[in-house]
Amino acid sequence: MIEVTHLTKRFVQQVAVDDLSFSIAPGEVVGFLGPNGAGKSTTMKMLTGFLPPCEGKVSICGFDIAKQTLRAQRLIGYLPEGAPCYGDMTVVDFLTFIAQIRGYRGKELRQRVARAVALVELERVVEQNIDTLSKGFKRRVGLAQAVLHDPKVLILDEPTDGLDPNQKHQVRKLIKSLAKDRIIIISTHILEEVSALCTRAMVISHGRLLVDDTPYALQSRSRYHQAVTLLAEQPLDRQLLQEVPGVLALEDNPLDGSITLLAEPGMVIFPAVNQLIHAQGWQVRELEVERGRLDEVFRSLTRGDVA
Ligand SMILES: Nc1ncnc2c1ncn2[C@@H]1O[C@H](COP(=O)(O)OP(=O)(O)OP(=O)(O)O)[C@@H](O)[C@H]1O
Repeated sequence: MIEVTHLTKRFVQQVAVDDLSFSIAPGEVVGFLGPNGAGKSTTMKMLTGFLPPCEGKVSICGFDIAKQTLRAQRLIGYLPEGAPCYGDMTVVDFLTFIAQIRGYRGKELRQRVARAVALVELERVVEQNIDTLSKGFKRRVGLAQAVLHDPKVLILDEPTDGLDPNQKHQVRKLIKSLAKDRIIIISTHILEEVSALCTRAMVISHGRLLVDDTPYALQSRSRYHQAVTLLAEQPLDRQLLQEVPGVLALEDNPLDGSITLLAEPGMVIFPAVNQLIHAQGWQVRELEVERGRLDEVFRSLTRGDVA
């Protein structure tokens, strides 16, 4: 369990984290969302004991990060933002060094390094200096050191930043596979990552917690929740579409010529739209119902409008 109470960090010029309180249970994958400068990294640094808070308390599985720092940190794997330090070390030397710091020796050390290398697919660069790696590989070295000791809590600051689509997919798969019985916190700017990975989303802005809910609940705040998009072979009778019970408005999508029907809040319009299509004999090539658009919800939340 992670328990955070009244966590606050003030820098000279501003309050970066402003009275955050929350708790996270094992099995939860929490996505920290927020615009640049919202306070995500500062929060993560305080959760991991790398930055002391001005006020508030963090407890990691019962250990106070300020007073029982080492015991708490043993339970945490942390991927900070940016690239790992020690750029003049090879990947294998760096991971061996981290494993030694974590207290492993001999066969177990070698096994742990080999397992971490395999988990994030670093085999072909193990003998290369970290400085000479691409951004994506540097990120993966950071991930490897975070999972090396099989921690109960994983705190990952933008884990897929700089990765190509294949690597992103692979890292998401890895995070999912690690989720059972662990606590995972990731910060990300990639909203699809939140719906693909997270069981819970926390939106932070100006250091304050704006929303703490499931990704699905966040999506359902979107004006596109339950919207139906259809792409037809022929022009459709817009009047008939507009008259379907529960349809709020029609939106044209000029890029592909499709039409999106927005639903009134709380209404499900898909069955009625489908019925109309059949009754009219329209040739519809694509028909899609949406859960909602996280990017739109994110924008309206963090711009100060209430979604
Ligand atoms: N060491 C520091 N000294 C002074 N101000 C800082 C320091 N670290 C962070 N800040 C400020 O605190 C605020 C929060 O920064 P933080 O890095 O936590 O945001 P973030 O949500 O992680 O942003 P991003 O998405 O860009 O990574 C920012 O305005 C930043 O400039």
